[in-house]
Amino acid sequence: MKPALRGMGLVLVTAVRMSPWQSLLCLFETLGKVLAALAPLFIGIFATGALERDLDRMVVAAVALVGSTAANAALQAVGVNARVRQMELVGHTFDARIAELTARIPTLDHVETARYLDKLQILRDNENVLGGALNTLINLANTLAYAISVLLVAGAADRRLLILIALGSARLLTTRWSTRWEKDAEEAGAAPGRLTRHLIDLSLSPAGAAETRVFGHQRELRRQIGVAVGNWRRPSVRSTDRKAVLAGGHSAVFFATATALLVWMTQDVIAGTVSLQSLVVAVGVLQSLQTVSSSFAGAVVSVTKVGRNCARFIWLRDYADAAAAHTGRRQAPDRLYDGIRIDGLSFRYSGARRDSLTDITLDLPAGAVVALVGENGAGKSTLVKLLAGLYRPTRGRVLVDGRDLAEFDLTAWRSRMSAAFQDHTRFEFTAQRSVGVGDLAVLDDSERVHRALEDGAAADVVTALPTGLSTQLGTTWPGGVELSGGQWQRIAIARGMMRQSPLLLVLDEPTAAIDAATEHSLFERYSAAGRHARRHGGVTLLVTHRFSTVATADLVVVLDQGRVVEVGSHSELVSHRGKYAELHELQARGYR
Ligand SMILES: Nc1ncnc2c1ncn2[C@@H]1O[C@H](COP(=O)(O)OP(=O)(O)OP(=O)(O)O)[C@@H](O)[C@H]1O
Repeated sequence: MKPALRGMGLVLVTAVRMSPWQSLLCLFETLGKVLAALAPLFIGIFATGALERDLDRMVVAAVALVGSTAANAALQAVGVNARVRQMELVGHTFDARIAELTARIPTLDHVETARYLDKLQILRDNENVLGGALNTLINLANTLAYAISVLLVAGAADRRLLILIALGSARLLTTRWSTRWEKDAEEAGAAPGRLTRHLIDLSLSPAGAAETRVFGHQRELRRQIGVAVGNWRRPSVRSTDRKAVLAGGHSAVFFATATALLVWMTQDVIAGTVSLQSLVVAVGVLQSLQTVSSSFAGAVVSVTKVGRNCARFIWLRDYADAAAAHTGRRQAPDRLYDGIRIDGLSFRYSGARRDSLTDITLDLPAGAVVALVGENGAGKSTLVKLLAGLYRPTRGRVLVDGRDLAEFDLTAWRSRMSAAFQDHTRFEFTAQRSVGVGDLAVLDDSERVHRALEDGAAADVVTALPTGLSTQLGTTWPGGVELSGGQWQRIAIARGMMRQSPLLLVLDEPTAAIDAATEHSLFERYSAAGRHARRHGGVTLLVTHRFSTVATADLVVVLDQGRVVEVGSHSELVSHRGKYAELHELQARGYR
């Protein structure tokens, strides 16, 4: 089945599952539409009764007209209420599903590729369309019911009205163009839409706001936002203009034909070949026919749009499922015996011209504290993310005690590792929780959090806070306190220390925001903390671009332009007099 249909089916099933009764009540509106379509018929009967002075007929017609109008109003009220509630329910469900699916994808490749981001941008731009999918489907059902009823009434009044029906149907054929214009506009606006958000974020985020002011970039940023918004919205405005011209042209042809038909029917009434009732019904039905044709065309365009977004949702779901299925089922071991081996591994980012890592073969022995050093851009963070299973190797493997990481359930593997990433997150919670999220099972255990703060050399950060662990972090929250870049980083390191005995503990540039003078002692602290993991064969990986501070590590690995150039202990590498010795000496001299 086509993804659009599968998606729309999913919307309906979701609505019925969430509230079967409310879904049923939505159909009341459709019933009301059928009654509304009968109004011209009752008016025609009433007019003929008046002409023939037939009071009974007039009373029956008037009662039917008033009764059907009142019933329609009641049915509409119930139906619309149910529809709005269902729309919200279904809308929230799909919003939550999109967020959940995006988060479920176990690797990071997708968030760095333009094609994926553009599709996601369109989905986000159209979140309300997906939320309103049910609304659109109900509208289609209403329009369909109304159209059939109007057609029956019109056909019974005079066959010539079928010409107008044919004209109305011609409008449907033109929806193919409207749909194509809309789709093209959505796709053309996706990348500029993303750029607009990025520029707006830049101008609003505290870091971006500071830099734009220092460099006097505000005016230029405003100009760029203006251009980006123009590029984002222009395709959509152009598509709306074209659709309006098409609709206007159609209405002009429709009403010109209708006028000619009415003149023709009036002549027949005067000649006595057509009843007055038919003419009255025809006049009443004319407006309805025009409404039917335009709302039908609108409904078809909306349903197609919903279909496209449903198809995108299905694409995201299939993508997330395929990505989840791609991870293996093997559970992480309780402890490591041999360690982690990187075997002939190369990695190239999607769309990049060259590998970021080339043919890496390396042993990270169980229980060792390993320092991964290299200059900026050497490939350290990329290697760390490959070890965490956040990327898949382009070639080669990561072996955990001889088992390929690709065979592991990545969620299980990650539950046995811990990390403080270079691009860490500032969790603006209480200090307790900001550290505690490193191990959700003991999130609120202050003793554990204190220990993690000690291991991460961050206890003084919390001691200085007005209410210690219960202090809210982040000044954008009531009573919140702001931390410095280095303090945030130490909170992130403490978070990385929350899990006990991880099989792999990664501290990626843990001292980048900390002055070089204290870095050496901090590394010793982290190494000591990493040695807790030794009992379970856990590997501690300290990543840095500073060569002068890793002497305490059991093993030093030097990366250069994506390749391992040296491996050994600090003293071995110093006596080897290679790159490590050169840069270590150079940097150590700088800090003296
Ligand atoms: N998302 C990405 N897409 C494409 N290329 C990337 C991406 N991230 C990093 N790279 C490239 O991969 C190479 C290695 O980057 P990486 O971040 O791993 O280096 P690093 O050693 O951690 O550097 P630093 O010390 O500056 O953090 C660099 O050439 C970088 O330009």
